[in-house]
Amino acid sequence: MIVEIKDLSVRFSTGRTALQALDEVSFRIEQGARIGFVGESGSGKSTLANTLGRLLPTSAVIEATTFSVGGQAVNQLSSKALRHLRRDTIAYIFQDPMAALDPTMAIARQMRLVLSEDDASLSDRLVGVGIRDPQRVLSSYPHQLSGGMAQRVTIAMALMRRPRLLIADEPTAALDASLKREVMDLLFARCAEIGAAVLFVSHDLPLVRHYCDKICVMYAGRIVEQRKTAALFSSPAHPYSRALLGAEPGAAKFGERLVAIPGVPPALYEPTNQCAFAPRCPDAQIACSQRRPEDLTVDGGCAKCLFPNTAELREQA
Ligand SMILES: Nc1ncnc2c1ncn2[C@@H]1O[C@H](COP(=O)(O)OP(=O)(O)OP(=O)(O)O)[C@@H](O)[C@H]1O
Repeated sequence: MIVEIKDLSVRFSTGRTALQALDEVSFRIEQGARIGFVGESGSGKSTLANTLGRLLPTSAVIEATTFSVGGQAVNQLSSKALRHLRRDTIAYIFQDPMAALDPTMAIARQMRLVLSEDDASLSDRLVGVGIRDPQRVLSSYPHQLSGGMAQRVTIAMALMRRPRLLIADEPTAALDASLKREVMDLLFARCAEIGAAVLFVSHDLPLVRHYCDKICVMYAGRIVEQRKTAALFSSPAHPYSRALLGAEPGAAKFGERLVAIPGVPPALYEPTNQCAFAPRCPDAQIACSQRRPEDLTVDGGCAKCLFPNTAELREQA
């Protein structure tokens, strides 16, 4: 097991108020597994991704019953141990490769800061991520590269130390549609080669569906459903997952209107004692605004809903 998280909450202090960005999140990632996190903007996906490496501002308060990455209790690590965790166990790829690269240094020098290697080895690494003219790229500065090329470089750099967990937060959001699949194929293939697990954050449901074995659907700082991918897409149990899948552009047939999810997500000032989705839920009943739903087991995972979709879940409720 590379990640084991139980009841993880993150609060940001913002002046006199606090914002509950994550609210008792629990999940696990097996070594080599591929897990996707989806949900509307503000649901907590990036906060979760950043919390795993404790890449949060000092205004963040983290609480958890279990918070383990690579067998280490992340919340109790000294600064030195945390640096080692970030260097040896976890690697990150973010949306904007230009922001991840140092504009003042040539690529070869930046790569050598990750691992000291000769030019031939660095070239091999760039060839491994589909770069055909590695010598030119090694001597280039980031502004001399295209976005797709720069993202290939950040992938090569992220994998240089053979991390056990790669966290990819919208890694292709800034790329042309034609490049997305290519870069994603590369990223997942390289991770499979070194046995790294991937935590993939994305708004792009078809991409997540294609690459991940398991998907966590987030809403208002909670994981409202976590299922094996095929199970989620064939029978989403939570009304929010159903709405999200229905709102996906690919879900509409030609000439049909897209289904938007009515309403807006709640302000996250404190944990709620009701279902946070209840005000927008087409199936909500009185109990939904009186009780906080906990996980119910369902084929291939679990969902937090008092009146879920499948017959199997209704029996437990
Ligand atoms: N440093 C911070 N200080 C205060 N609030 C924050 C901070 N970082 C995130 N938040 C808040 O936490 C909540 C979750 O944000 P987060 O960025 O994790 O969502 P997200 O699902 O990744 O959204 P998106 O898909 O738009 O990236 C939001 O309400 C956001 O405004």
